[in-house]
Amino acid sequence: MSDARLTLSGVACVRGGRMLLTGIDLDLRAGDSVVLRGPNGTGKSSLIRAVAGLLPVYAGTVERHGAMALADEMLALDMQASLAGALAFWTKLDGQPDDQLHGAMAALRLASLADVPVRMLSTGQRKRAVLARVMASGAPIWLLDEPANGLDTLSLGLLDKVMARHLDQGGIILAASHQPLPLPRARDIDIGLYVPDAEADAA
Ligand SMILES: Nc1ncnc2c1ncn2[C@@H]1O[C@H](COP(=O)(O)OP(=O)(O)OP(=O)(O)O)[C@@H](O)[C@H]1O
Repeated sequence: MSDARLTLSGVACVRGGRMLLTGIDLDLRAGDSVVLRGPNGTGKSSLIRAVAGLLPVYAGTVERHGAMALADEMLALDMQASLAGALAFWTKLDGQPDDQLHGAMAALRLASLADVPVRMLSTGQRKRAVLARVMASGAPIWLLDEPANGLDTLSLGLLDKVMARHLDQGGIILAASHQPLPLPRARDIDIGLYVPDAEADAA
């Protein structure tokens, strides 16, 4: 993962015909992390989705070296399948060995829930399941939208550990969070600084 890199140059995001953000420059290398902060509706999730390639970038460029994995409010797991089955679907698609998934499930204390249908998982358990999907993907670049939402104290500690390990292994984390995230070397970015004037609607 040591050659992972994520570079945003002059990125602007438009949604619903409105310019949300302009002029975002970021350069993250192996071991780097950034936490996007700012009021509701400023465009943190939109920026993360744009970096993930799920929204078009209105201006500027996003360049990366290394695969990306996204954890946001979308569960992206088969609700009818068992937790282990639903996660295994993604691990196989990502071309990762079973051990990788077992390790992720253990790290996020999900092993005892392996046979439980995804639809029966609690909010916090689902959040941990999404994080396990990201962890098991083997992708060096993690895009985490509000990863701490719904997690209890124990689970926050697990999140802390898996993120720290990922960065120690040369991964990159771009997160958006209203809550403090336990990333000691993270750079906090106030996304409100990149919001153009209210009148500056996209053409
Ligand atoms: N599909 C859409 N079409 C048009 N506008 C949208 C769409 N989705 C979101 N928006 C708008 O884009 C703006 C930014 O939303 P976004 O979810 O990126 O904000 P956020 O900073 O992540 O907010 P929060 O802190 O509440 O999670 C909001 O004004 C929202 O209403």
